[in-house]
Amino acid sequence: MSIIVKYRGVEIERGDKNVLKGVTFSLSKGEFYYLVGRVGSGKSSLMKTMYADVPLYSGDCAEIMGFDLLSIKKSQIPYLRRKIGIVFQDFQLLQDRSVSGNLKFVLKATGWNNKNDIDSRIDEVLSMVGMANKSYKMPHELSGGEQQRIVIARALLNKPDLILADEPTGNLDPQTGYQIAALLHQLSNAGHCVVMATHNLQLASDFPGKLMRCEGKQLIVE
Ligand SMILES: Nc1ncnc2c1ncn2[C@@H]1O[C@H](COP(=O)(O)OP(=O)(O)OP(=O)(O)O)[C@@H](O)[C@H]1O
Repeated sequence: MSIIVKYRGVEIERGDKNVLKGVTFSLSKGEFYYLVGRVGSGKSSLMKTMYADVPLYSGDCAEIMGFDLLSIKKSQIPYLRRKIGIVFQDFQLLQDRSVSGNLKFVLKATGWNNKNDIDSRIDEVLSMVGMANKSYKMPHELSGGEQQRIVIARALLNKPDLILADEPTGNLDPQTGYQIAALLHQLSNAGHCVVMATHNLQLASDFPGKLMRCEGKQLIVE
């Protein structure tokens, strides 16, 4: 199994506050990880370190897909982020354009310029999330669960090895949340590494995965 993220003895700080100490874990392709812990325990902060939104200053090792987070340069950060699909709980679709407009926007921003390639990649990701016939819809015409599927489709555009989902079911009713968790779990079966922060521990009994818990400023890996 190939390891794509490796942290050893990493300190995670927000401002001058130490959020997590001695963080040690690794993540592998094709695995599904739950990230749990109380409100404010550091789940989002940990995820943000992985895409260099929260910088890391000290630790023995913090490597992610060929990048060293302890010494990454600003100019490298966009290239790291292209390898990571990010899904938040608030959907953050651009409201002024259609589903395909939202997806096209990301592809163009990440260097795609052949119209046929763009159109076929959009068709591919929309069918992966069960939304093949919704490309012309405006975000406000979609339900919360459908919008979250589009956000997942957007996260998949550049075929990321790693998908980080921060409470992706937080704003959804239980049944829709369950379907979104099922979809993310399928993506791990298809070879992506998926990390999902959640307060819903019921999901962990429905979809197998490894548990990582933020507790008392430590990351406990079970
Ligand atoms: N931008 C920031 N500046 C300073 N401190 C912050 C910032 N963002 C978060 N924190 C602090 O860092 C700690 C960890 O917050 P974080 O958002 O990582 O927790 P969390 O486990 O994701 O919580 P939640 O379940 O609410 O999403 C909290 O004490 C929080 O107040």
